[in-house]
Amino acid sequence: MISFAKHTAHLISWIPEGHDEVMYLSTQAFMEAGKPIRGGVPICWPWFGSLENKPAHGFARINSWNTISENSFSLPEQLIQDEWGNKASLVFTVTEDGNKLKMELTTTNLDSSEFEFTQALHTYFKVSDINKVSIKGHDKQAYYDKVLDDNDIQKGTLIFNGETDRIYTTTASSLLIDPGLQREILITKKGSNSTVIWNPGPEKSVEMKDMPDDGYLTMCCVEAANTHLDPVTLQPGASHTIVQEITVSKF
Ligand SMILES: O=P(O)(O)OC[C@H]1O[C@H](O)[C@H](O)[C@@H](O)[C@@H]1O
Repeated sequence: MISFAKHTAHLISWIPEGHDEVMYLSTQAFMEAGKPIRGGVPICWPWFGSLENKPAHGFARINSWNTISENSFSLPEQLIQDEWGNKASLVFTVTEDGNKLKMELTTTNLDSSEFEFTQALHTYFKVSDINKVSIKGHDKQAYYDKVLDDNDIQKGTLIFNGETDRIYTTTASSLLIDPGLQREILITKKGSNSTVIWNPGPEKSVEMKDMPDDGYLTMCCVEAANTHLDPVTLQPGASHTIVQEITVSKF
């Protein structure tokens, strides 16, 4: 079963039949218009990260969307033009199939000149204990470490040891292994050459008003993205779709 926050395309819960909740949603999340929701799948668009005097991660995650059908939404085109200055359409569609969830975000250039954008499906996964989970799939891949402001290469399996904020340059899948919840989550994607892996760690968790002090212990983000390292350029009339597919298995 999938649930969305009211008037938005923000998925806040996914409970596949026979499984437990897959998404993390902070017990202190702000569930009000104009504020981002700490959990589920915020849609970062048309920029990922911060821009001076603009909302962090873009305006798509803090505005109302139109409903196309039960699991499909569009961001009003007038809002896009007013907030961004470019003519574009943005459609988000979610499909559930047993233990699989597919999320697709399509941007179409309705303008007469090309534009560039960045984005992320900023998925928050619920985990048993951040100190016990691991992520496979990124061995030997290059990443930008935002915490250290440095570039590095992943060695083996990723384990969390304090604040983690990395952009892996990759099209590969990630496998989140959670011994406490006895499940594996396979995260595959298309149309994305950046995978962002984020956990705020204890200090940042205390600083965030919309997360309990120990909130970092039970969440981790694995985000299909196009960041500043792989922005998308769209010609007039062209479309781009970023897809993130999640498969949950018990062990
Ligand atoms: O607090 P937010 O604006 O929701 O951002 C939460 C996080 O999003 C991404 O994962 C970024 O890589 C992080 O640097 C950022 O802290």
